[in-house]
Amino acid sequence: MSTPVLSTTALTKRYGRHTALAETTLDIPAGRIVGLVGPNGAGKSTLLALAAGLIRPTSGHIEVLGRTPAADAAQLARVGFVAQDTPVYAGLSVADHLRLGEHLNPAWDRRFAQARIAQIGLDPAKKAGRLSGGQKAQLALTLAAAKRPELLIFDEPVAALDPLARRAFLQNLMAFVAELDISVILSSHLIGDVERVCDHLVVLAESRVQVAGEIDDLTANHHRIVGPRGSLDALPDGIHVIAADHTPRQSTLIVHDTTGRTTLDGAEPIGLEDMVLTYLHRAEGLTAPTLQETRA
Ligand SMILES: Nc1ncnc2c1ncn2[C@@H]1O[C@H](COP(=O)(O)OP(=O)(O)OP(=O)(O)O)[C@@H](O)[C@H]1O
Repeated sequence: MSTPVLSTTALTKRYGRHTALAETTLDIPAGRIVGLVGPNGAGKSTLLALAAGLIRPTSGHIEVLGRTPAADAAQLARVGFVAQDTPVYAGLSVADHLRLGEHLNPAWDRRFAQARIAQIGLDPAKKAGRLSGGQKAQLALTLAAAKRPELLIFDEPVAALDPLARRAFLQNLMAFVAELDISVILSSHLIGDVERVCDHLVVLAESRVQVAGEIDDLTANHHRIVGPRGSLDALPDGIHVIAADHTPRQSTLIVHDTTGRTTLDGAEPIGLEDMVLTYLHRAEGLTAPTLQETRA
């Protein structure tokens, strides 16, 4: 098996007495577009900053592409990181950014960068400060990809973009991944976007991973089951109840079939968004609204 793109064991980051990330153990295979979702303050940026080597763990272990993040110049060159708010230099032109990128990165792919800038339709002479939010995001994406990293990390790349710019950015991202054969980890609040572009999902809430895996497996193995009250009390081994709701006559469960192959009477699929929301509500100790809607 190839080296995981991100591997963590009991990874913990505290800021003073506040725990931003707690005891996180993850193994993410290479060659995926990974979506990291979770509410504000869940610890997404913290995990991404740890992976980029911008901050150090308080305890636990993290490896990116089999090595300690930012261990040396060679490791730094293997990872492209775009922080929140797509940082570009307002006073520099698009062409200046490409020259700077070339100067700073030994493996810089000039032809790729120029071709992408032309394809997006960016004027090389235009100052980055005069670009729209979408154009800045496209420039930051081009700069990160032209480094020819093995892993691209984006912290909420589309948060500030309108729906059309978001769609264009994500299409461009998918084209990069196919063309350059790289892994991507991106955080987002938009589950629809994650479902469209990602093949692997990590749900983070309350500083902890709630669920992680290939999106196809997760959607295939999470079900809603409705049955007479009491009929769902004894479930087969490997069926984990994520949320339960009971009326005097009926029970409704959201379950995760960790065996991946149990046949459950009355089970119906739930979509990715409902699945994510169920985990987020559970993390907050709330009842999932999806269950309320199915009440008789
Ligand atoms: N430098 C810091 N000093 C102190 N606390 C911090 C620092 N950075 C993050 N935190 C805290 O750690 C927690 C996790 O923050 P983080 O930015 O990782 O969350 P997030 O999931 O990325 O949130 P958002 O979706 O709002 O960007 C939050 O409670 C935040 O206030």
